[in-house]
Amino acid sequence: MSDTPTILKKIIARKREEIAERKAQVSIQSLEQAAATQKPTRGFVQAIESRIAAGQSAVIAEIKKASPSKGVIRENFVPAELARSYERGGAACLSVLTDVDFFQGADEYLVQARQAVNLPVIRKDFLVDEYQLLEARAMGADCVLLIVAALSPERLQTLNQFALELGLDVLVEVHNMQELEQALVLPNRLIGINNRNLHTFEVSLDTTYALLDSIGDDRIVVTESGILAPADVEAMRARDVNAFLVGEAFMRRDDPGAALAEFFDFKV
Ligand SMILES: O=C(O)c1ccccc1NCC(=O)[C@H](O)[C@H](O)COP(=O)(O)O
Repeated sequence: MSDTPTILKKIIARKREEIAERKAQVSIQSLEQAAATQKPTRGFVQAIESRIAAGQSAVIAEIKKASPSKGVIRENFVPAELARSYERGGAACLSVLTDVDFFQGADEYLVQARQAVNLPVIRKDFLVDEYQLLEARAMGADCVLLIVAALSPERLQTLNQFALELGLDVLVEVHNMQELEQALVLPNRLIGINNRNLHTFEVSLDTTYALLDSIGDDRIVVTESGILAPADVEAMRARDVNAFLVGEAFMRRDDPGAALAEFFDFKV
């Protein structure tokens, strides 16, 4: 990362403080015990693969109260109800933001959402330490996000390996060609392309279009952020992008699951 202060750097700096605070409260040993007592994960990658194999879009529907770019997105925020709505609407998986300071998320939201449905769930957070991966497994997450822009190549490899050893799936997220090259060193099936520049907040679907041709058929591309209308879905599908991570556009609707079904033309 360059020296210019950006939102991503601010988030990561705060995240490191938060990790130190959490380590002082809950020991690694007790997290390991909690992780060991969790049931096997629900199969995040598998849920996406089976939708795509059936010729459908695979939608990762996000539970997101607020964001640094938009402030509060949804006032009426009950994670279990939102999860059930998304399941009814045809989501393949859920994404739950657990970051407290910038997204008004909570670990408890992930637990509540997952308990309410049968869908696999990703812990959406800024993960830079093994401790957070143990937390993710201990709270019941099925998948974690690793953001290439937030990690050195060595740390990316180490954290990816550790997550896989814990039984978690990993969505590895990129924004540009340099990051994509690092991501493709990993054996992971899912490559997330985030259309939101995490340094400037600018959103452009061209980010996905620009990287697509450099990704082989052995991977599944998940286009993330800025899917705002059914036309965006159509444009992606026309380029053979079949996996989507969508938050704000659904969260702003009274019934997020109905919005999902409408965007993807799912019969519910
Ligand atoms: O959403 C933000 O403002 C944001 C700012 C800085 C870093 C990350 C941010 N969002 C995380 C995400 O990647 C999105 O929540 C996710 O892709 C869904 O995006 P959207 O459909 O645009 O809500």
